[in-house]
Amino acid sequence: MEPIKVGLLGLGVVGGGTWNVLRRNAEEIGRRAGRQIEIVRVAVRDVAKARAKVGADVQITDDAFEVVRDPQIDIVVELIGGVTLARELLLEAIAHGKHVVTANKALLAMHGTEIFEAASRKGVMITFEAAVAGGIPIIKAIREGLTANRIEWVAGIINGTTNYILSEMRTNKLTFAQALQQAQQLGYAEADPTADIQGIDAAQKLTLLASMAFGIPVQFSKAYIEGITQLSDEDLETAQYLGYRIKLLGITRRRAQGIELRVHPTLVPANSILANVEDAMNAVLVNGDAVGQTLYYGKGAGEEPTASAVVADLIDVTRLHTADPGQRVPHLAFQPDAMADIPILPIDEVVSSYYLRMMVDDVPGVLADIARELSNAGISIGSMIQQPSEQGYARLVFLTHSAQEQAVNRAIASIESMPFMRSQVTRLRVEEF
Ligand SMILES: NC(=O)C1=CN([C@@H]2O[C@H](COP(=O)(O)OP(=O)(O)OC[C@H]3O[C@@H](n4cnc5c(N)ncnc54)[C@H](O)[C@@H]3O)[C@@H](O)[C@H]2O)C=CC1
Ligand SMILES: N[C@@H](CC=O)C(=O)O
Ligand code: NA
Repeated sequence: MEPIKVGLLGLGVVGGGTWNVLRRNAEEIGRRAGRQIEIVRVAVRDVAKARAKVGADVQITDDAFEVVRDPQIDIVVELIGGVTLARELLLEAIAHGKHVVTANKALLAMHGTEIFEAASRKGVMITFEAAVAGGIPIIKAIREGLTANRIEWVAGIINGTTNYILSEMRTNKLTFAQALQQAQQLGYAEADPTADIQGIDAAQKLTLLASMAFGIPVQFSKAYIEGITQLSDEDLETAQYLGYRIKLLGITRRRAQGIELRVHPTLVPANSILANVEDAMNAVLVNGDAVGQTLYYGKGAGEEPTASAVVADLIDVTRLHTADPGQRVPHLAFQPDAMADIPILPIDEVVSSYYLRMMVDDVPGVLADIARELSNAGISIGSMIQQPSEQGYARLVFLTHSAQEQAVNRAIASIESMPFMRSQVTRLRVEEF
C-alpha cells in the first residue's frame, strides 16, 4: 500500500522530535499502522535550517497554508503553537478534508468547540494526545480505557516546566529564574513561558481533561488559575517542615452543585505519590467509580516524549482514516450531541483544606482571637505552629480541615483587620492526593 502522506507544520522541539521518531522507528511503525507514514512537506519559518535537518527529499515552505491546501496530503500535523494562525490553519486543513494531529493545548482550550464541530461536520479526525501531559497516554486512557466509569475526579501535575522549577528550587536550591532558564534550555517551556509559570498551560490541559472526563464543553474561561510566581521560599520551606511539598496541581472534580476546575500551588503530603513526582515529570490521577484510582506517570514535555504522543496519534489516524466517522472514538470521549451542561463552580464554592501563614505581634490573646475568627466562619483547625521571629513578632501557620473557600476568605479578611497583624495572610490550598 502507498504510504500515507503527512504535512508537518513546525520543526522545532516537538516537530524535530516527531521527524526523528518517525524516521528511527519507521519499520516498526509501518508494521503497527499497516502502511508507511511519510512526511512529504514541511512548513517552517527558517527554510534553510529545516533543509539541514530533513534533507533534499522533502518539500519545505515558509507558507503553512500551502501545506494544508495540498491535495496529496492526508494528515496535517500542527506543531507551530500559538492560537491565531494555528486556528486558521486547522480550520483550513479541515475544510480541505485533512485529518489533524496537534500538540496545541492553547488552541484547543480556547477554540476547541469550533474546531471539533468543524471536524465532525467534515468527517475528519482531530487528535491531540501530545497536548495533555506530553508522552503520557492520558487522553487514550480517558477516551477509551476508562469509558465504563463515571469519573469522579482527575488531579495531577500537568506542567513540566513548573514542576521542574519547584523541584530544582527545593532540591538544588536554584533560584526561580535559574530553574526557569534551565527548563527553557531543555525545551520544556512554552515559547512564552508566562503560560507555564502563571498556570495557564496547566489550566488549558485541565480544561481538556475535564471535558473528556465529564462530557462537558471545553470551557477554559471558567477555569480558576493561580501560578507559581507568588510562591515564596518561606512557604516552600514551611511546607517541608510541616511534612508537605508544594506542587502546581490541576484538579477537576464532580460536586453535587457542579464541577471544580482549578489550577494552583497545592500542599500535598511529602510521602504521597504526587509529592514525589520530580523534575519535568508529569503524573495524573484519575478516579473512576468502577476502577477506583489509577495513575499515569511519565515525561510531560520535551522533544521525543512529546513526539511519542504525536506519532501514536499519526498511527491511530492512519489505521482509522477510511473508517466510517460514526465508528471513530468521539473527539471529546462523549458523543457530540450528548455533552452535558454541568456548571463549573466558581472558586468561592470549592472545598479544600488550607494553609494560612501570617506574622503577628507576639502578645497574649492573639491565638485565641484568630481561632475564634476561624471558628466563627465554621473552619476547624487541624494543626498550628508558632515560631518566634525578629522584632518580637511571631510567625503563625495554621492547617485547617476542609472548608469552603468563601468562608476561608471571609475569615482571612476579618483576621487581616485585627490590630496585632504584621503581615497579610498567605493562603495556600492543601489536598491529600
Ligand atoms: N515543547 C514541549 O515540550 C511541548 C510542546 N507542546 C506544544 O507543541 C507546539 C510546538 O511547540 P515547540 O515544538 O516547543 O515549539 P518551537 O518553538 O520549538 O517550534 C515551533 C516551530 O514552528 C515553526 N513556526 C512558527 N511560526 C511559523 C509560521 N508562521 N509558519 C511556519 N512555521 C512556523 C518554527 O519555525 C518552529 O519550527 C506548541 O503548541 C506547544 O504548546 C506540547 C507538549 C510539549
Ligand atoms: N510547556 C509545557 C510543555 C508541555 O506541554 C510544560 O512545561 O509542560
Ligand atoms: Na498525552
